[in-house]
Amino acid sequence: MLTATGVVAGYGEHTVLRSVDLTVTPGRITGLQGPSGSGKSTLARVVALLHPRTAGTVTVDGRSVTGSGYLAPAELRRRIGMVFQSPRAATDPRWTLRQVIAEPLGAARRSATRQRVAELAEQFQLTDDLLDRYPHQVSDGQLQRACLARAVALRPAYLVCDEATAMLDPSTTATIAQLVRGLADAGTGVLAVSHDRALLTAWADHVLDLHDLHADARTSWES
Ligand SMILES: Nc1ncnc2c1ncn2[C@@H]1O[C@H](COP(=O)(O)OP(=O)(O)OP(=O)(O)O)[C@@H](O)[C@H]1O
Repeated sequence: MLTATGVVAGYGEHTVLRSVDLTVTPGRITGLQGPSGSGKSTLARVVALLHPRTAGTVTVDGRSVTGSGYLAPAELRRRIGMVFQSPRAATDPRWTLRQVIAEPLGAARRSATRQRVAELAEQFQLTDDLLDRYPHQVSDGQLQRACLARAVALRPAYLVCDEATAMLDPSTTATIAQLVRGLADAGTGVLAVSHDRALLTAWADHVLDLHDLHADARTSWES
């Protein structure tokens, strides 16, 4: 399991998460909703080990993580993939989709890398023709599929999707949701962040509200 316990985090003086608990379970899609600005992306980045916490713990399959970003142990960082809202902001415009997908795998010309890219291309429905194009030559949905392939290239145990379909039309959203469902069915633990309640209800196995994950909200239920 990927867990956050008593996580406090924010930006300088601005505390966004005030003692938050969250568990992401292998093989399930955990939906996370909440109003704009409530801290969903911040929590997503904390559990993906990309954003520092000022208190609390994050554990990956029972191992407590020290630090975040490059300070977190590499073997734990590799266990969590992340997909962001804007595939264009998340890719280098000078790289082909093939290079984008191969990036976590190391030298693109190695045969093991070529083989893994071919597997990922098939899994995420990216033809050879698409793999040789640059981001400006493909649609948002095709580029997001490449970002999804890159995020799971090293076979992470967990995947964090932060508003990964927010820029896509309904049919492309459905394709991405289905591909992520396939990953969950194969055992990946998924955290799906969205402000779209209807989407999360259809997509996730269960939906949590960020407000309810705060210790002060839990105390008010319990009292
Ligand atoms: N890099 C940053 N520096 C300073 N403040 C930030 C930064 N990123 C986010 N914030 C602030 O932290 C708070 C939570 O932002 P966050 O993006 O986590 O919320 P969110 O629930 O994901 O919002 P949205 O649904 O609009 O994406 C907001 O008040 C936001 O302005």
